[in-house]
Amino acid sequence: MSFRIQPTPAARPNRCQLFGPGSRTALFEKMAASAADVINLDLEDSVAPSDKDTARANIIAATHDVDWGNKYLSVRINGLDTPFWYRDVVELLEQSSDRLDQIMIPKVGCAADVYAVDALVTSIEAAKGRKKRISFEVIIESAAGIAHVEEIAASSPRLQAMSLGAADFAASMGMSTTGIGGTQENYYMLRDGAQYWSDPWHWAQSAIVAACRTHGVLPVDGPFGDFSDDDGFRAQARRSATLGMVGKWAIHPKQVALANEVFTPSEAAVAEAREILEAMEAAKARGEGATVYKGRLVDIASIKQAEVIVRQSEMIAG
Ligand SMILES: CC(C)(COP(=O)(O)OP(=O)(O)OC[C@H]1O[C@@H](n2cnc3c(N)ncnc32)[C@H](O)[C@@H]1OP(=O)(O)O)[C@@H](O)C(=O)NCCC(=O)NCCSC(=O)C[C@H](O)C(=O)O
Ligand SMILES: [Mg+2]
Repeated sequence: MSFRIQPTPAARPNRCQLFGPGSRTALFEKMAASAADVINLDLEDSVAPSDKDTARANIIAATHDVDWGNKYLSVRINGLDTPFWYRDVVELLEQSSDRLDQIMIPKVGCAADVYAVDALVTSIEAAKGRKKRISFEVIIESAAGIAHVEEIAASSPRLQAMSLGAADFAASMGMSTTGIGGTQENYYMLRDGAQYWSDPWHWAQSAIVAACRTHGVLPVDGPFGDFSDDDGFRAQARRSATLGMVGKWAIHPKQVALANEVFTPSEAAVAEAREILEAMEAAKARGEGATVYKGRLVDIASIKQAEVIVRQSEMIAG
């Protein structure tokens, strides 16, 4: 470990973030009743430009009127390249109830983007005497975003989470696909005439995880567009969890249970992690730093791996 200790991210469950357009008020109660840990009410790309003002008013009203229970309530504002974002921030911070937890900033390309929103939020919080400090989540979904991912992860103490937005990311990178996440037909290796599909999102996800873990931010996988493909969602989510991400977006309610299933450590995984910790305790008592568990090596690093799983399960259990 470096002399600088790796910071711990916010201790709250973030297995599933359920999205819904701010213009579809009929969905709000359903979102609140869902099993998602985080609710993302959207002012950005799922809302038509002509509906932005109405959607903003809907969301502000919903912070007062809807019972969001124990959900972490996040609102995705418009990008900093639009004429909408400043009004999103001003009206949300001036008019929403204290139930608002987070602002999600899309298409962040550099740390200064977050700085600009932070300056505005900080000023309004002070002016209005808001008691709860709003947190931020950013979406990495452009070439600039991924190129500057580490400075973005370090950009603000408000930053709690960072997602990969596969659709805008693919567009910005000039990727030859219209798919949102998952296997891409033309991204394969060929051997002896057989095709082996590879994962085009892997490196961006890994870069996000590394930046997030360095700066104590929760790394999250974004949307999986084909909500009729449960197995495809599961496969994508399992890869993300294996790489260190803590959760995934749901763009349809049927994806919520899938995300919760993948990002909740199974009883078997938790039991095995506890057994590894016990095996290492016994090894320590014998003065050993390594031992054998089920025929494989476990050592001091295995303690940290096992602790990740146990901590995650305890945090979800509350
Ligand atoms: C995708 C949808 C437009 C589908 O809506 P709909 O046609 O109404 O779906 P269904 O008929 O299958 O709905 C079945 C029931 O579920 C309710 N429902 C639908 N959506 C939601 C929701 N988001 N939350 C809660 N409940 C929902 C319906 O009302 C039906 O209920 P009932 O009649 O009682 O059975 C729609 O799901 C939708 O709008 N999804 C969210 C879209 C969104 O927010 N997109 C933005 C995030 S993705 C993105 O931005 C890309 C990213 O930035 C990137 O770059 O990668
Ligand atoms: Mg996007």
